[in-house]
Amino acid sequence: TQSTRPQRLLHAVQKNATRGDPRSVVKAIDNFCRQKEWAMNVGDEKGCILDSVVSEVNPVTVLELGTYCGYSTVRIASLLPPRAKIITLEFNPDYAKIARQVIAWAGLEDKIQVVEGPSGEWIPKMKEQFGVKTFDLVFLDHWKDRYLPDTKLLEDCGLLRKGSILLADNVICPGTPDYLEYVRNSPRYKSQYFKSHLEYTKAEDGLEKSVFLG
Ligand SMILES: O=C(NCCCCc1cc2cnccc2s1)c1cc(-c2ccc(F)cc2)cc(O)c1O
Ligand SMILES: [Mg+2]
Repeated sequence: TQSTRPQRLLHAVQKNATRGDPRSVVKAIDNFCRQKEWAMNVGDEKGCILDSVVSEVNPVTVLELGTYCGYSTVRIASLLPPRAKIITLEFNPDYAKIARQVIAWAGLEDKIQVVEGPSGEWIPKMKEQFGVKTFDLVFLDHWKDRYLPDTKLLEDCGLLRKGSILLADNVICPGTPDYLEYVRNSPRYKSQYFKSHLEYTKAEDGLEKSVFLG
């Protein structure tokens, strides 16, 4: 039977990256997506912006919405301090299976918990299921029409604290207009746009970084 794109991406990692070396896993995926097949990873250009925000925040508890093949999960986890953890939600079980193998190849499974299911159901259960108090950093990269409702859900569930950072991918392409309007106009957020390009293309895209003011 035909392989899927995530399976081919995983094979490229296993062929070209060194076990236990997260940077070589990131490089192997970027090369695969540039030379062979486009895939919806945050990519190398936006990935550098992601790295700089993670390094600046130095988060202990991270939530990622949208794992896909684990590219940004590996990028983030490779920059976390020793006891820090990242919970990453993925809706598609086939993607989750691939992501776990990419994460294992990078040797980062101890820092990462891949959780399968819809964000709307899991966010209200974060405290009881995972003992989370609040998130220091949330990376939004899932259904673009869920960014706003899930941000409000995170607020209502008390999962954000004064200074929590929301970093959102794809605010231009595919675009998240209602989310942008909210974080840019709400008195509860201080927002900043990082202009970049859609992964592996020349199309405009960018990341929106928003600080929750409490
Ligand atoms: O759709 C995108 N990402 C979301 C898919 C994950 C679905 C999930 C829902 C869900 C619900 N609950 C929990 C976990 C999850 S994961 C996406 C799409 C493009 C793109 C595609 C074509 C194109 F021409 C131009 C851009 C680029 C990107 O960087 C993306 O991230
Ligand atoms: Mg994205």
